[in-house]
Amino acid sequence: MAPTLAEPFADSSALTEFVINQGNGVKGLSEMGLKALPKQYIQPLEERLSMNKILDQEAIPIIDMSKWEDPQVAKSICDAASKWGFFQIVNHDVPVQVLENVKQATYRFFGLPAEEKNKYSKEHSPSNSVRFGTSFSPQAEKALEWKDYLSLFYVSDEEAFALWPPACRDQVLDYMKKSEVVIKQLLQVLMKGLNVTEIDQTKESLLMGSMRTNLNYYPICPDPELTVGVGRHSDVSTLTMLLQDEIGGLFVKGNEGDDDNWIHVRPIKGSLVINVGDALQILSNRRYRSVEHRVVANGSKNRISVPIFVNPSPSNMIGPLPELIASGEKPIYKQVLYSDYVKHFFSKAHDGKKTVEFAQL
Ligand SMILES: O=C(O)CCC(=O)C(=O)O
Ligand SMILES: [Fe+2]
Repeated sequence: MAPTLAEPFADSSALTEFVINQGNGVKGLSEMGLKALPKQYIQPLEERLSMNKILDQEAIPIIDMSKWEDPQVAKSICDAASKWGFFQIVNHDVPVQVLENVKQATYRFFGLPAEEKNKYSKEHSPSNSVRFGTSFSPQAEKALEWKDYLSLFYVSDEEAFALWPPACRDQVLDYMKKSEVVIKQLLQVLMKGLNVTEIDQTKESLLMGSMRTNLNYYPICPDPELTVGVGRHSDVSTLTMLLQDEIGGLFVKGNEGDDDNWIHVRPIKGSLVINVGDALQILSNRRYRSVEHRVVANGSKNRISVPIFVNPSPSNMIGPLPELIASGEKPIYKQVLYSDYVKHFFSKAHDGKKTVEFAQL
């Protein structure tokens, strides 16, 4: 029987078939004009963000990168990475046009017919470097998240030309390359803050040995209060550089003790959001902190975001940097293989900051 609006799916497997197997995603669900949220997306109460947990008056730091080498600016970057784990940068070296182009490319990709996008799904993609999907880890989640994504792992230009979707390939490559300059500036400053002044090849591999760019699409949701765009998590990266549009909806955990308070990351035109990931928390022996964040669903507007996850190489062992231990610090983390760490992250639903326990001594 054809889906109707009142009872669009006969059962759970019909929804899975439409959303996951046929590649319609939540965008397809949203565009059917559903009146109610399918039950698979209803999150337990404790995973939804209630208004009384939002700190309206707070904001994460905003840092002007035009004088990034100035000791004052460098200090504000290191302070933000230790205290907040999150900040926004303005006057950085990524041209506004490059950002606009990648946003357009994101809309172009998600605007393709489901059959086209589905060529890049887990079942059909010719390579693990390219993955179109929905939610976070649908096999591992009790409740699904209201998000579709395309994930692009960078191996080489040649591979990207051969495998990435032409609808967004060139714009993502350009965004990634232009961002690298800024990422290097930030990592240099952050390392100096740990008294690590030389970034040799080994260190460069640990800090930025691999990169993954995601295109995220959060379509209009029929019942946004009942679900999430992305559940509470910290990233597994060293640093994440995120481009968001003007819609808003990203919330970061406040830095006041263990309180369950959340701060909105207000969209600023031309800015990029930077956050510390678990890998940098581990490498810095928790001097820099990866902080929980989440995305709420929106009842009236589609939202996109484009994070670049700057990661160690999958084959790197990560643990507190030898320089920190040599200066007498007690290590908090053991050495773990980065690809094992990432596998652990994806083997479970989003669960706040629990992933880092994998490396705890
Ligand atoms: O869309 C956003 O603003 C954040 C997404 C996010 O946290 C992630 O992809 O890890
Ligand atoms: Fe994230």
